[in-house]
Amino acid sequence: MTIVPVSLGDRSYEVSIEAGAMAQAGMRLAGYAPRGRFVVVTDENVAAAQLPILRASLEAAGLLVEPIILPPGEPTKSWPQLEMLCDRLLGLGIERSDNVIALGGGVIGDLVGFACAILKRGCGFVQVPTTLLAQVDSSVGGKTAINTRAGKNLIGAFHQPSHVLIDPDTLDTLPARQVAAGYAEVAKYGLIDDPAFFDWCEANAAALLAGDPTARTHAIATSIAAKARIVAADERETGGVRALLNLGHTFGHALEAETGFGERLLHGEGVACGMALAFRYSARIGLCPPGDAARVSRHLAMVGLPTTLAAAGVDTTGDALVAHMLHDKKMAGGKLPFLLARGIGQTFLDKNVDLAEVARFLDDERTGTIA
Ligand SMILES: NC(=O)c1ccc[n+]([C@@H]2O[C@H](COP(=O)([O-])OP(=O)(O)OC[C@H]3O[C@@H](n4cnc5c(N)ncnc54)[C@H](O)[C@@H]3O)[C@@H](O)[C@H]2O)c1
Ligand SMILES: O=C(O)C(=O)C[C@@H](O)[C@H](O)[C@H](O)COP(=O)(O)O
Ligand SMILES: [Zn+2]
Repeated sequence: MTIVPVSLGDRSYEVSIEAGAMAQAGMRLAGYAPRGRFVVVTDENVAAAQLPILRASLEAAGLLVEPIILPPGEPTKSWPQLEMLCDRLLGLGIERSDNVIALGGGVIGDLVGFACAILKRGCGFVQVPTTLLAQVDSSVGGKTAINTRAGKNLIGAFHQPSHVLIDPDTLDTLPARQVAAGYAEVAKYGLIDDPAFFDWCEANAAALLAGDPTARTHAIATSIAAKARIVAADERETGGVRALLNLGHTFGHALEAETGFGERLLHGEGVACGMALAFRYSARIGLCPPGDAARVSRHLAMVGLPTTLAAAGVDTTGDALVAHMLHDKKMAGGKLPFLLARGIGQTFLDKNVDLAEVARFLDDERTGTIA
């Protein structure tokens, strides 16, 4: 088993990574159920693919399971589902000392985490992530949220889990498109500040996506260690360090908004396209070698991820995309700090980006003025 500590003072916790861990979850998680029971929240797909293993393991450990099963997909991160979930949890008599289990991808993790942040002003939760995206990113760090009409993750809270239990074998049942989408957040860590890890990604992405166990464990452990380090340095994204994890997200969230937050463009797909755009924009304004930007797009496209507006299914003006960006939580004093790059592994927060120039860049991308 690999253990990655997340050091946050009295909110510290461990991430445990072990193939086959789901069948041992009862034993591993027993300490997080002070009243001898768990409530598991999951979605319909995960309930079919993974809940039986978790349930059997919890029941064998004598931990009563109350599953709450929600519809799958991004629209579940919504006010109506949040209200329904809070009412169900209150109906089950949830106490602050309880730990709700969030079994699923980032949608379930973000929604359940937020419900637990506000229920009785904060009750515990354990993340049991079952997508690659959730295993390398969303289950760790305590960002929880729902979407609103105005945009992505605009209602939320920082609320850390008590534990994160990762069983890479759960990815065996995850559809290939979802695995590829999660891979965007893996490559992100290399692009942020670890060029050697990006080299590893280029050499091992095919094996990782094909389900090679060694590649999976390496990708998950490296990603989580990077995220834990960044989150420990700047838990609430106030110091300019955690914002690095937003690489590709200002573009990506605008693309998600434009495509309606759903199956047309998955979060990881939006992030992939957003990272390619961030590198190409950085090259256009002379910050980044064009060869690095081309290398990023080539790699992401090679694993089947969209790297152009056309591939993301977006055909709208630069101004319309920039209008979505104005809801970005990084906005400060009417300005939008942007994650740009001086090269692979050299991402930084630029506080002086000209949004009119970004809009012109996006128009040129859309009309094919830029190769
Ligand atoms: N909090 C954070 O730090 C953070 C970080 C990154 C992304 N996110 C959020 O995460 C969300 C995306 O998460 P996601 O990509 O995991 O999507 P998701 O939760 O929608 O899961 C993807 C799909 O796979 C299914 N699924 C999950 N696990 C499965 C399994 N093992 N077998 C079969 N099917 C399975 C789900 O039912 C769903 O249909 C977005 O809302 C994004 O904003 C949050
Ligand atoms: O944990 C973080 O910090 C991240 O930015 C991780 C991102 O991958 C994730 O999508 C996050 O939810 C985006 O944050 P937001 O603050 O832009 O909503
Ligand atoms: Zn993300």
